[in-house]
Amino acid sequence: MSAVVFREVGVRLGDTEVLREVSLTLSARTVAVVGDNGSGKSTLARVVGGLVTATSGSVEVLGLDPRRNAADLRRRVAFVFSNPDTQIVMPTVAEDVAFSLRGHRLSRAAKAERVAEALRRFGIDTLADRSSHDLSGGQKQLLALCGAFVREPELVIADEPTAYLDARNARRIAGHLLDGGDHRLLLVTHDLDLAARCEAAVLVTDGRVTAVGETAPVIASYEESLRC
Ligand SMILES: Nc1ncnc2c1ncn2[C@@H]1O[C@H](COP(=O)(O)OP(=O)(O)OP(=O)(O)O)[C@@H](O)[C@H]1O
Repeated sequence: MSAVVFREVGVRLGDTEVLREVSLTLSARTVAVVGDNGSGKSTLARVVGGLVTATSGSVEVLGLDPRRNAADLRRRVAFVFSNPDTQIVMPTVAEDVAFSLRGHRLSRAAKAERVAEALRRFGIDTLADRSSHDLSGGQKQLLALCGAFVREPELVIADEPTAYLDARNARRIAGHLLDGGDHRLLLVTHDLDLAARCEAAVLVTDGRVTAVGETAPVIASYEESLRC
């Protein structure tokens, strides 16, 4: 099954036609989305995640129509944004990760075990009782990632997840996203070295998809456009 299928998708937000006639099929496990500022990358990712509804055309994500199966999709897809503050809601680190499991049919003990395992995996178990809002930027991003992964999503959508991080944390978080499990990844990024580590890529230019497929030629096509 292809993770994402767009057929002639258009998105209008206010007076702006943000995406136009986007058709693509994404089957690779890890896919980078690249392109200039304002080209429509985040909007494309948000359509995949069901946060923005297509104005025209049809969308299929993990075999589901995001409009009709929004709740189902929310259970199977997780978002990671560049600003982790938008995702942190609970007072302590452990509580915040546990909050991500609300609605999951697990016993209290199973939830506690899942949270503890996720905290260890992301290297923030020693911060479990700390105030989540007092963490450093990198620690907050690890917490946001931990909250996304604890739900064991099939698809992770990450929008500039390493934008504000130092080199060490950026590498660590990229490692979790790219190699940290059998989830699929849709990664919006301006970091072309990071994009190059994905199996496939999508180039968005002024609301249209102008290249899609194997990563190297898509990035080469983007770099070529930068020389113009
Ligand atoms: N809610 C909205 N209402 C109106 N226009 C919007 C809205 N959200 C985004 N846009 C416009 O859509 C266009 C694409 O925005 P989007 O955030 O998808 O681009 P992007 O490629 O992710 O950009 P960047 O790399 O700068 O983050 C921009 O012109 C933006 O101003």
